[in-house]
Amino acid sequence: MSLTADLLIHARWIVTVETDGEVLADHALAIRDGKIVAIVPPEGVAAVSAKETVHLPRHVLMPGLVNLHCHAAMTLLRGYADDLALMDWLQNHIWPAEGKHVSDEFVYDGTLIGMAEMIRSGTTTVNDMYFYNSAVARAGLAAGMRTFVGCSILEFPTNYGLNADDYINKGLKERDEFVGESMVTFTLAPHAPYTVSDATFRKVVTLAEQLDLPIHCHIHETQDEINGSLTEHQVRPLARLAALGLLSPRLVAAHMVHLNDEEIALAAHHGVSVAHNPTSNMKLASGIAPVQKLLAAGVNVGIGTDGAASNNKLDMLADTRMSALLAKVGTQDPTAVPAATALRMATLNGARALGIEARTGSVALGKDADVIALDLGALETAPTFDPISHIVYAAGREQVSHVWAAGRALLRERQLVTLNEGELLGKAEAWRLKIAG
Ligand SMILES: CSC[C@H]1O[C@@H](n2cnc3c(O)ncnc32)[C@H](O)[C@@H]1O
Ligand SMILES: [Zn+2]
Repeated sequence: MSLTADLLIHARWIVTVETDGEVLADHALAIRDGKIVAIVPPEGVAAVSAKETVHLPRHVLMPGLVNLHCHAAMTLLRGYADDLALMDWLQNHIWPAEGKHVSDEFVYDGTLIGMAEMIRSGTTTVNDMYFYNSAVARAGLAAGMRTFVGCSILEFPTNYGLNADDYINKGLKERDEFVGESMVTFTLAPHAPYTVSDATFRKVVTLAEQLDLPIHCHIHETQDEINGSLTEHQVRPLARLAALGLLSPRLVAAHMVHLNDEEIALAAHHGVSVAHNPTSNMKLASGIAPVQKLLAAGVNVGIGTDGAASNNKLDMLADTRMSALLAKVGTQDPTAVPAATALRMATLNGARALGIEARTGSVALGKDADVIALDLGALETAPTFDPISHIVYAAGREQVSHVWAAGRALLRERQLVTLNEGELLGKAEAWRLKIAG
């Protein structure tokens, strides 16, 4: 039987992430109208006629990575304030700098730079949270990434908003500009339990239900956050949020570092997804999240980079590796978070957290073609016994050769297709001059 396709990608290996450990040798992926229409065994390729054919003889083809927690525009503050704890970093360095510099232009330029870095490290979906939401959405459309635009909500004023109602109103108005854009989804992003009131959290829950929106919030990031909540509210943050109705399958809880067994059970009971940010949590010395226990309890855990001001990379391959390693050292159990689990966290679990697992997150018939290729022919990944082991433990972002999102090429032979590297370098330098004064 013959098949027509827009694009046929032949790969040495395809890692589907449909079932842990599944590796298809010498298969090809047929893509039509941005979707995967066939996964073709070697004996079937002669029957496929494609407008474009790509041969990847040393490569592994796999689902695009899902960055489940990011502030892409903060690339412009990369290396601005290092080696500090979260609240010192935020209150004494980052928030003052954001107060001086954040604008629509800052967010657009910074997000584009962040997206270029993410594309070059194999990320096709980003769950972002920042200010000037339409600038984030425009950057997502220009880059071609699947973009979740978190409308930040805080009680205090910033350059973008005056108070919680103002952030919400502006966010929803900006959302209207992008109705019908299949690659852009708006979410509600109350910043954290220590910056958002009970009344605002209640409003967020009501709006999210009315408009069917995901919610994205920093939760239980540090021990200080929990101590502060006990003083102010006489209850730990997660219990407060549970009482306010925030815990549900629409919630992506970023960090979740400090959790007791009761809180893990509570998250599982409500179907909350967790965005694990191992590098940011290590760099800010926030702690080690109990990922192994969360997974064992049935919680859906994905992986995020957080912003480049606390990571300092937007490299999902690095954070996937770190997720596996940190789980082992945290539990003193080498079997904790094996490679296939880490890979699932970075792909399918991220998609599930965002409610798009039917569209992306694995290589499967009918899904959107969000796929990436890594060249495993390099010395650094030779020999290859198991491509999944190399993806997680040995390969680096420099081995990401090709990226497609919804079948559109974003990276070819490591060259950006949708974005101009030279232009972005110029923008980064102009912002450095401005920020450094
Ligand atoms: C309202 S989202 C943007 C807001 O969050 C700040 N931020 C960046 N990283 C973190 C983090 O790890 N925990 C808490 N807040 C963070 C960022 O600087 C923006 O002000
Ligand atoms: Zn964050």
